[in-house]
Amino acid sequence: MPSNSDSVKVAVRVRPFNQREKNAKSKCVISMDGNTTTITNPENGDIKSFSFDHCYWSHDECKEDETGVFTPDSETSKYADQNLVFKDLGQGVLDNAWQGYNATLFAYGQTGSGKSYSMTGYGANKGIVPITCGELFNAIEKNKDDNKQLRVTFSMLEIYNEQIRDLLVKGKQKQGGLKVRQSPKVGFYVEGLKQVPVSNYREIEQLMEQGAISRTTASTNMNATSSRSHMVITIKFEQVFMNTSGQSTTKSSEINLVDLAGSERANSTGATGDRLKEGAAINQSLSTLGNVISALADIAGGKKKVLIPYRDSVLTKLLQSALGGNSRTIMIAALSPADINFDETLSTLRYADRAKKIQNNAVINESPTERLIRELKEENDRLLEMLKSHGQKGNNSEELKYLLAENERQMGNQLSWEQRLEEARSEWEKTFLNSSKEKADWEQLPYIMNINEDSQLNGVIKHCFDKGKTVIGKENQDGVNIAIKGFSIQAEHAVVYNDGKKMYIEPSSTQSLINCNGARIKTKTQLHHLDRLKFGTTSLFLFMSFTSERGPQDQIDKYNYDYFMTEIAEHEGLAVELQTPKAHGDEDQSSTTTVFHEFVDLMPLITEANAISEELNKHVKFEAEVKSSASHETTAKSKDKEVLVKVTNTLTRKVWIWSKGKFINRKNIMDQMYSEWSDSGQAKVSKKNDPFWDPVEDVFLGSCHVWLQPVAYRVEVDEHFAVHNYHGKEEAVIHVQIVPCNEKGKPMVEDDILVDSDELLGHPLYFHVKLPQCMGVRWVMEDNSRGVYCRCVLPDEKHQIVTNRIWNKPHSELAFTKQISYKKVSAKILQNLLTQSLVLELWGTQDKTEVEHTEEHVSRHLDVDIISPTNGAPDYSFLQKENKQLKEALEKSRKTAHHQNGTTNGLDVDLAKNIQIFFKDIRSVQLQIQNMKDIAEGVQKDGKYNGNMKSIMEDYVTSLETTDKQLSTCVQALRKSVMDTIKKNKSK
Ligand SMILES: Nc1ncnc2c1ncn2[C@@H]1O[C@H](COP(=O)(O)OP(=O)(O)OP(=O)(O)O)[C@@H](O)[C@H]1O
Repeated sequence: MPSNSDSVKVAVRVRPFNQREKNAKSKCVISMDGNTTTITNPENGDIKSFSFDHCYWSHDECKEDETGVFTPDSETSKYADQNLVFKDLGQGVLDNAWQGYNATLFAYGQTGSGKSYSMTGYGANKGIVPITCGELFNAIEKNKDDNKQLRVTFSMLEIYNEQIRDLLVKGKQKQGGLKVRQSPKVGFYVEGLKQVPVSNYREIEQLMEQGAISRTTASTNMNATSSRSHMVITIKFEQVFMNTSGQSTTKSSEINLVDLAGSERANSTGATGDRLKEGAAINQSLSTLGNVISALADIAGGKKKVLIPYRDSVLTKLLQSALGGNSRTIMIAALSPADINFDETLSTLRYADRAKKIQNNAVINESPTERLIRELKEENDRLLEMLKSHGQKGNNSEELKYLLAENERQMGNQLSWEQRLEEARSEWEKTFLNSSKEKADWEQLPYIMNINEDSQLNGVIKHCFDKGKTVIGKENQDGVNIAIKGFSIQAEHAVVYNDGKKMYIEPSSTQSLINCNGARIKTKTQLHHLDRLKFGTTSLFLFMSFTSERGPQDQIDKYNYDYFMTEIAEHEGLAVELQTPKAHGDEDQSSTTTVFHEFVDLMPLITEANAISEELNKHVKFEAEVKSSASHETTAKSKDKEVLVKVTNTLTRKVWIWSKGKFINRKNIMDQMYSEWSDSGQAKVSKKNDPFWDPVEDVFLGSCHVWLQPVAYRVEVDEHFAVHNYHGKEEAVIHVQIVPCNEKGKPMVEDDILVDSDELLGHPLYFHVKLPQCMGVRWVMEDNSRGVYCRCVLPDEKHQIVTNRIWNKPHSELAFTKQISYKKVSAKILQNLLTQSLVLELWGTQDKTEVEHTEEHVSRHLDVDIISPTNGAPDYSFLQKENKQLKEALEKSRKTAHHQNGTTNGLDVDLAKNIQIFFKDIRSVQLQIQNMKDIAEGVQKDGKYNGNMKSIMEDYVTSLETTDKQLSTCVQALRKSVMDTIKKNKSK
């Protein structure tokens, strides 16, 4: 149902396939019929339909005319072009503005779905913003009248990481960004934002170009940031009418045009299990916008007492009047047509569906100018009074001062329009002259143009090469002709030679990272038209050669960010690795393509993370890896191929493996840290909140499959298996023996072998799993301070195997034996044996000495089940009980501490230490018991009993007695410690 005039109008628009989607032979999941948009789930064919005020089909049935404009390709074509979208949406905004209503238009959708295309447009295909601005001035021209003054001001800002940057300010921005303030008269506003008076469309165009340059230069350090930021353009349109008696009336309208950050950045799905999941405000503005829309939709649905969280983010403060307030608002939801984006697109449709329920209440902003000024004056008098009574200090008076200043500014606006326009014009001329000179240069000389993740910003920065030598390097360095921003740019990075006919580039030192068409270059290399260059780790440029070498129709657009990234990934051999079929079974091509693109998308983030790590001196290195065999999880549902991030501390050589979700989550926190650091020169975080830090953990090295079928026939397995890592490469070799035995552990003889496995049904089955040793462990060979252990869960999901940790030895004597007993073999158990395998996992350990004190670590250790030693050894199940009690005590103490002083850290550390020690002791006891047991077994096996053995057995008994004593002391000490902690908490 189309909505009534004051509810938010919602339009959806679906774009054509992009190159990547075409390559992947994507299917279109969107269809449109009138005001209905339908999406089909590519997996099960389920359909969902939504109705909106407008549904724009811009997917196909279009052609490009000679000027580059996309139009419908026939009379019957459904294609919605830019003009149609403007007529439906932009024209309404303009009409509203003339009537004195505020208007807001915002574009929502995942990265690359077509938000900027609709809002700003590309090249000849101008979007709503420029057409609307152009039409505004056309109408102003037609409405010129001596009794009317028409005033337009323009401002442009960007919100990134909850900081506001003024895009019309050149050079350095205010530290920490501009502040949002609230005044009773105007609501929320941005303090100190440049509001430029404009008198024609060309000026707006220039301002937008200027804004794009600021956006680009700010984001070259972090190439991908622009798609994570929101851009807000505000056009203030005022009509001042004079009447014959010299009095005037002002009708005003504020038009907000908002290009939102990619919607996929709002959620942190995938970060499950990351200890910092809660700490990461992933695009606070975007998620708050979602909450505000939901709250408003609830209110429209009749729900009472709903709190609308406008104050929770910068964006929603600025859009307060647009959402549920004094504004006529339109939302454009941009949709990707491709099946691979189904989930994101469906969530965009749901979002849009909610937004259309919002009711606004727009009023005409019109009042006598004198009254406006009078009101502002009265307000100022009041503020001054308040300021006097508050004194000059404190937060309150700060706030009052800001309000005073803003009111003064507004009064000034009313009075000196002509003067402001004049000032703005002279500033223009300066900028305009400069840029026209540059333009003349790059039309004749070879140059490089920047490439950004946001294709809107491509080519915003251009550097020309005069004849002779040009030095590329860091800003403010002597002798550098072209300064490039970005990570890992050397003071003098490269030299470009222009001999009038040919162009060459040469790295200035071995430190200079330069990539050309995906490959690193180390010597002087000739440049060709449309070569792709990467300087340092993040700065991308496309090379445009002499005019004579440029083709009349160079497809520059083709060389976008995606092209650069794919090319680099291909050069790193990833495509090849991914396309090699797996040893066992068929390869699902589409999942390979998905993984390849996931990898390509992750690469720039990895590069940025590395660069941030370097700048902040974190000594942490990130590498994307593809996990290529189903091995890690013993559950059947594990993905076939998966992108993971290997994290290495370059000082300690400790290694972590992060999931993609965890990495993206951490990267967001790193970005926030980095922007704080660039702002204030410091970024101090506690270890606990440090995105670069994690407690040392064990690392999965690889696995091997041991088929259990022989066991079902009581046949022994005795083999060496290769353990394969993520890449399918051999990590180690492990000796595995599975030996059927009797209840007492005595090995079976040949006669016990079964002809038919069914004979086992209903009978007991005993066997030993033995892991004598593990050889050639690469993990330990690389760094012999490390260790390994093996673990495995049997297919019955009850029995577990965990070996001892063997340190410092690439050839490790695991000496592990465990007896598995089934009292009665059921059909299910037999089926398991016949069809399943033991997935033996090899894990790397990294720290023998370091004791970590984090809460996570404590609880992780508390969760460890103590494996009860088998046969003959004393029963330590009481420890499990003790364990449980301790956990409860800890929980309790934590709660009290929270209650009392809001934090538990200091107190829990002591406790954590004790618990740590406690578990170390238990481990060592378990080890001793295991050793003794092995010896006893040996004795039993070869039946020899000599004097020597006697003393060993005696040792065994004494040792058990002492460990028993040790354990009870330990438990007592621990109990005391818990009690002390609780007491300490209480007394605080
Ligand atoms: N209606 C359309 N017709 C033709 N091409 C389109 C259309 N919409 C989008 N495109 C193309 O799709 C690509 C991505 O669009 P766009 O840059 O507008 O996405 P976006 O959502 O703004 O992405 P980002 O969040 O990175 O800014 C562009 O190359 C654009 O030219």
